[in-house]
Amino acid sequence: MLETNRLTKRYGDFLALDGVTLHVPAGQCCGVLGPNGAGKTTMFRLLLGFLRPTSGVATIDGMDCQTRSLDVHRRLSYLPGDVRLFGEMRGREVLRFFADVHPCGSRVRAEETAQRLDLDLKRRVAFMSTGMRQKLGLAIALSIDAPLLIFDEPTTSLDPNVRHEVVQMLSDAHRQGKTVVICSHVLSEIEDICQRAVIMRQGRIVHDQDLHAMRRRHVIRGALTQPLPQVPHDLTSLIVDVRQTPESFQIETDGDLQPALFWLANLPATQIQISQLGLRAIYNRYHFEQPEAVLA
Ligand SMILES: Nc1ncnc2c1ncn2[C@@H]1O[C@H](COP(=O)(O)OP(=O)(O)OP(=O)(O)O)[C@@H](O)[C@H]1O
Repeated sequence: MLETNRLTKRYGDFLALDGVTLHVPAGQCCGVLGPNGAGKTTMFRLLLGFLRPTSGVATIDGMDCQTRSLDVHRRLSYLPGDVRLFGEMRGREVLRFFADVHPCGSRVRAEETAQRLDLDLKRRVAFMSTGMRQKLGLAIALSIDAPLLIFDEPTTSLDPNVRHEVVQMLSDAHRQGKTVVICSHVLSEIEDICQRAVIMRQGRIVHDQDLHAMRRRHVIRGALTQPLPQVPHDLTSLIVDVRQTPESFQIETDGDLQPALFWLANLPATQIQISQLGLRAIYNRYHFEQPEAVLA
């Protein structure tokens, strides 16, 4: 559905996107993560054809995002990170404008979505709060019945209840078979909605994580009364990392924990805690390390 091949964007001497190759198959929900300035929005703008790549190619449904941007736009719904709408218009007028302009738009759906987000459509955009403008952008983007959704930080400025509602609506869209690409700094949202998380840093993809596989990974921590024994041979593929100090240990596992439970229960340890590895731990590894070290 969505493909980039060595996609590169320079702003003058500055390399904002550095040879990104990404394939998001139809029906997948993919999160794009990364610190500020990592190149996420630049990649989205290249996919929309708003920017011209320095080199490389981006395609959606096999169509070049540069040369066939109009056809590409008909197949997607895009929520930009900075929603800018016509200040003089009332919410309802803005919704109707976009519903009429987009071939997959619908006035009824747009108003239903706005109602679900608890948005007052009588208010002029200029007098809306930041969160209200975000809701209006979401009502437009979520009501467009396109096969691909590209949402840049969809829950920025929203209160927790509306955030929850938006997460539900994006999950519903995915369940209906749409391809969803979301950029967010809220890791729990990516964990809740996505099947996959791509981590970007300094214009490059530094990690591509299958979230289903991540949910099978656990961290076991505890206090040691004696040094840890050797990991039994039959558990070496399950126990992927072991770290210990004289007082404590941390073990990382990848796979069904059941075969390791007997061994874990008999460790010379107290205060044993088992938790899922989680996206935060994975994200931190790539946020704090040098990209070269990460890729090595
Ligand atoms: N028009 C521009 N001219 C020069 N540099 C730019 C321009 N647009 C973006 N940049 C730079 O390119 C880099 C990537 O920006 P981008 O907006 O893609 O990051 P991002 O990952 O979306 O960040 P954030 O999470 O803060 O939204 C940043 O260093 C930014 O300053």
